[in-house]
Amino acid sequence: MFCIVESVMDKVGNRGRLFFDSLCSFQRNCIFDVLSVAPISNHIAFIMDGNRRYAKKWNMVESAGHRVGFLALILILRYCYELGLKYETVYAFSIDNLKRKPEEVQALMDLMEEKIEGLMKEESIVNCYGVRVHFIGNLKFLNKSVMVATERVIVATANNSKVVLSICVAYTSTDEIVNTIQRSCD
Ligand SMILES: CC(C)=CCC/C(C)=C/CC/C(C)=C/COP(=O)(O)OP(=O)(O)O
Repeated sequence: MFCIVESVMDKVGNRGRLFFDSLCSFQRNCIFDVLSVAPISNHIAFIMDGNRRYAKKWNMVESAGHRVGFLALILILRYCYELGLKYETVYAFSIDNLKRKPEEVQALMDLMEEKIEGLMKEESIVNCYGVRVHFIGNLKFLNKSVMVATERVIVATANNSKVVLSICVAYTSTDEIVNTIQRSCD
């Protein structure tokens, strides 16, 4: 989708781009008007999926597919915030994902570090929409630098109160069950 839009944009130039932007904005307003009529849910969760299939389809490397997946996530989160949804949960990276090829795991760790750090920037959606960020999962499975970035974002957004974004990283139900039993035995 992004590839098609970009190649069309290259051909139509600035005026075409302006027209396309207005069309998207009009379409988005129509969708928002329709959705706003009904009660809006309080909590929505997203499972990230299809990044590698997307990369394969467009002849890209896997890590590029994950980058596009992150962009799509930010786009949909922005819509959620504009619609007034208070809680969003993202299932981003499970413990099972650690079994993937080392290069892919490393690329994902690098991407997570970059994007989590990016959430603290002035212009990020976190600051634009007053988002408090939580991380759910066994963070000790992450690379040290990613873990440090998660801790920094939690502190940096602790006073934001409009929206709560929970990012699930390094999670699986079996790990959660084992941890819970261990803690209840301690
Ligand atoms: C801070 C933050 C939220 C970062 C997100 C990083 C990121 C893009 C994580 C997604 C990783 C993942 C396993 C996606 C699922 O697609 P897949 O690889 O399973 O694709 P497939 O279904 O085509 O195999």
